[in-house]
Amino acid sequence: MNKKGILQLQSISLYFGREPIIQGLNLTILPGEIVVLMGPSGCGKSTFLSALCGIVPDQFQFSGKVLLDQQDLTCLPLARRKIGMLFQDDLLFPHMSVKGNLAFALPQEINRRERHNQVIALLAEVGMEALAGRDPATLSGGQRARISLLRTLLAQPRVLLLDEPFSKLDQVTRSQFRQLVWSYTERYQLPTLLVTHDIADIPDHCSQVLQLPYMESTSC
Ligand SMILES: Nc1ncnc2c1ncn2[C@@H]1O[C@H](COP(=O)(O)OP(=O)(O)OP(=O)(O)O)[C@@H](O)[C@H]1O
Repeated sequence: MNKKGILQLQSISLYFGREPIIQGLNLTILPGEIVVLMGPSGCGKSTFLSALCGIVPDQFQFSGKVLLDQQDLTCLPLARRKIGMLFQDDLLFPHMSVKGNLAFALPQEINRRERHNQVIALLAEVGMEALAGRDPATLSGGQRARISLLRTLLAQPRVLLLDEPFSKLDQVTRSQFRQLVWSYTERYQLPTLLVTHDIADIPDHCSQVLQLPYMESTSC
């Protein structure tokens, strides 16, 4: 589905005004490798993930390079970075069916029949093909999370950034969904950065846990 990739963060710094959130971070994430980012609420974890996508809110300053297989992504717009993101809220389009949501992620040049085939095949893999015509609002939290993951994967990302994607799920669903996410990061060899507050989210094969400090100027 996607090419293998090595993600390199070089001399990354992120400031909120004058306050450092991250200073001079150098990090390499190999294909299929998972690095976890933790830290107190409000310390800048989500902002850091956004900044890696090129979205830096006002009042924040970002510097450094984001490289994928030696290619500098920093100067590319979000759509060309091939970064897949999952959030705690699934962000499915409410006006589209499950199938419509998934097909939307596929490249424009793929014809209608092929779109259908790819979407149904992926749904079948997770035993959800019967839900293709459903309105996302009628799905359970776990089903929505899985559809959201599949939509992210259909866009053929080469990097995965996960911003607390398990946090709103109940314990059983959460555990199953974690396994599904790690099976895909392994299969597609995606370098992955996971933000979480819960050490139970950290997979056994996680290579590194980074801890961000408390940010003084925020009211967290
Ligand atoms: N666009 C913005 N403009 C100004 N301040 C912002 C903006 N976005 C976030 N902040 C502030 O920056 C700080 C970092 O926010 P961020 O969401 O990155 O933290 P976080 O570590 O992901 O928090 P949580 O663990 O609660 O999700 C917060 O205090 C937040 O209020």
